[in-house]
Amino acid sequence: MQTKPVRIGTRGSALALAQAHETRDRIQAAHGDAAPEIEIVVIKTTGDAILDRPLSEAGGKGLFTKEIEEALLDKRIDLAVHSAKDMPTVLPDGLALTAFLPREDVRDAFISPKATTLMELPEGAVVGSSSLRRQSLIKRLRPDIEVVTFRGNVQSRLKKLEDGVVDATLLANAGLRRLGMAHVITSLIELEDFLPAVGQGAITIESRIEDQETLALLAPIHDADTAVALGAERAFLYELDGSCRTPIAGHATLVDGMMSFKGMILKTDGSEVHEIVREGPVVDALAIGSECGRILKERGGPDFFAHL
Ligand SMILES: NCc1[nH]cc(CCC(=O)O)c1CC(=O)O
Repeated sequence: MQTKPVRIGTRGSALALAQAHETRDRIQAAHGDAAPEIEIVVIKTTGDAILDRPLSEAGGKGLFTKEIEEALLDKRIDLAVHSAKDMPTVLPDGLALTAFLPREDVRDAFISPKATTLMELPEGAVVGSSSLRRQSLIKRLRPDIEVVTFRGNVQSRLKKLEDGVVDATLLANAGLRRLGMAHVITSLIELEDFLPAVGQGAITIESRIEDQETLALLAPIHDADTAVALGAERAFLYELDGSCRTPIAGHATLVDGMMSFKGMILKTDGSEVHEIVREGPVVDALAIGSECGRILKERGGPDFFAHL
């Protein structure tokens, strides 16, 4: 039993808080009577302060993590809860992703008052999204659709849909579910049409590598399958030099000791797509992810993302 409270660092957004609360609840449930007292520490990040332009222009990954990682390194917090999707592939020295919670559904959700699915939207419809991956995948399926930059929380996006500013928007099913907002979803987009972002649907915990006490606290809430899948996806992203600024999709699934990996790189206008599918034993997960990344990098050529 620890005597001082464990401090969980998180951003202050509704989704970040929901994820921090889920982590706290899982730690408490796993440790029962031996569970420590847990404090939630809200940390404002550079990304939270930038509301007026697309994050892809403001510098991409790391914008939501820097201040939180500083707090970890300074020992102002013991662990940080993140959406795995938002985590850079390279972390500061001394820190690591030391636990993954069981992954939620990885699909993207389609939200629209005008149509039941993306394919049924009228010709020339306007879809709001600032994710370059979603933008590229939409253009690939529906070149006639206009994609406009669209940020902000779920409420403000729904308002824009209601006001007719856009005809539809796309959000991660996992995030909506965690917010208790699954009822706003019009339909879920099947994986064959729309590959998720690396890490989508997974919550990860970052902590100091040498902090054994925190590692022991996290061990019983860690999900090994999610960690393996995320390891492959992140190895893939690392090879491609991926960030929020690059339209890259990747998804690993595990069945009976085998892993299936599917990865994709796209041009934002949907005009060029390279896709790879590989299967292999789970023990080779990282090697498979890296290899897929190297192959797509080779296929795309050195200037593939030069248009960004
Ligand atoms: N980049 C923002 C972000 N980071 C994680 C999620 C959703 C939850 C998840 O994918 O795990 C979202 C919002 C969205 O894409 O709709």
